[in-house]
Amino acid sequence: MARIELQQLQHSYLARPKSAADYALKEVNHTFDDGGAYALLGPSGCGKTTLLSIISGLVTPSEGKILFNGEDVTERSTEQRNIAQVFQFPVIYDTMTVAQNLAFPLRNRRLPEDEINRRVAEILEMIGLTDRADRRARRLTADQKQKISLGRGLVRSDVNAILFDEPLTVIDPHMKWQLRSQLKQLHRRFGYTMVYVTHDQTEALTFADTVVVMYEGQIVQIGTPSQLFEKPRHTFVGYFIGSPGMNVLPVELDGRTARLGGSAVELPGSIEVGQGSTIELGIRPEYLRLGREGLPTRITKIEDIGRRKIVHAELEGHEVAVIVPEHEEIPADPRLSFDQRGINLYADSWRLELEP
Ligand SMILES: Nc1ncnc2c1ncn2[C@@H]1O[C@H](COP(=O)(O)OP(=O)(O)OP(=O)(O)O)[C@@H](O)[C@H]1O
Repeated sequence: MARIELQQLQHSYLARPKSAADYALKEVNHTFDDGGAYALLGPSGCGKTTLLSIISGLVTPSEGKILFNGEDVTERSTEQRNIAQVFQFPVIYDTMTVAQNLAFPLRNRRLPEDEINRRVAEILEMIGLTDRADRRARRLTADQKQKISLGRGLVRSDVNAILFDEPLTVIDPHMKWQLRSQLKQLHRRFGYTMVYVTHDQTEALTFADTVVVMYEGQIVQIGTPSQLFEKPRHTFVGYFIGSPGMNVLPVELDGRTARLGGSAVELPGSIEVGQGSTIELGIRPEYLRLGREGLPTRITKIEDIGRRKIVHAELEGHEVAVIVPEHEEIPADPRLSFDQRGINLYADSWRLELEP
């Protein structure tokens, strides 16, 4: 497996890009550690597939370099890079059996037959197709075919990295969960370098140790699931991760106080910010409390989602979401308080580090 370094990568699909908007990928510098499990997470069109294709060698970046274990591979083909890939839709040989499909990448490499049989049996078990090993792939469902694709991606142990591009899209929800956990186990057992593209936060947060969040061609944060939750570096990360996402309120700073209309929120610290920046306070619905103390508010909607409720309330003309445990009472004349541990401040969408 390999350490993968991205150095000052940029990519535009246009021959003569003129402005930043012409770039599908703005400057990216990042190292994927050898043996790490990473997710590239972001909305449609943010550049995830472009970045993955640059790693695999399907796309040559307009600018910058890509290194595997310190060696420049920017001009090398996918095959020369020795990468396994699993795409959104099945890529298999219809006329071969399930087992032959899995064995194919190993036979190509001329592995001993007993080792091939052992690896194929292991993967068949993992994808739950042992009893269909000798069936022609053509006769399987789309879901089963995609499992073969996944298996083919995992069957070789000598690759530099395994890249997944939304591989579970066609898999049914129950199996999705199962395959995701198996991928994670496999990662723990064999220490593959894995990069997994998805726009689904649950998929990213359960699969990866490190999540790379992308937005409009840029990496906006790289972190563990808990870092992304507690300290979103950009307001986009706050919105995109969490259900519902972080509340973001326009405020004015006054020392250790943030002013929102006539309401004041005490901050966990202070900071000097230059004139002209747009300042926002971010707080996740989990860190707001509805009770008898705090700022006057008005409830607009309550959604009951099992063990907790999502309460929508209005504060100084802005809508906020509050998570309330199922059995907690909401007073008739509720007030809203902010848990300081959950307060983040932003200038022009980027997080500020407060001085305690
Ligand atoms: N082959 C191409 N030619 C021209 N533009 C492209 C090409 N591939 C992608 N783009 C553009 O580059 C931008 C990033 O696309 P990319 O497919 O990398 O995003 P993504 O995050 O993977 O989105 P999705 O989840 O929808 O695949 C988009 O604006 C897209 O329209």
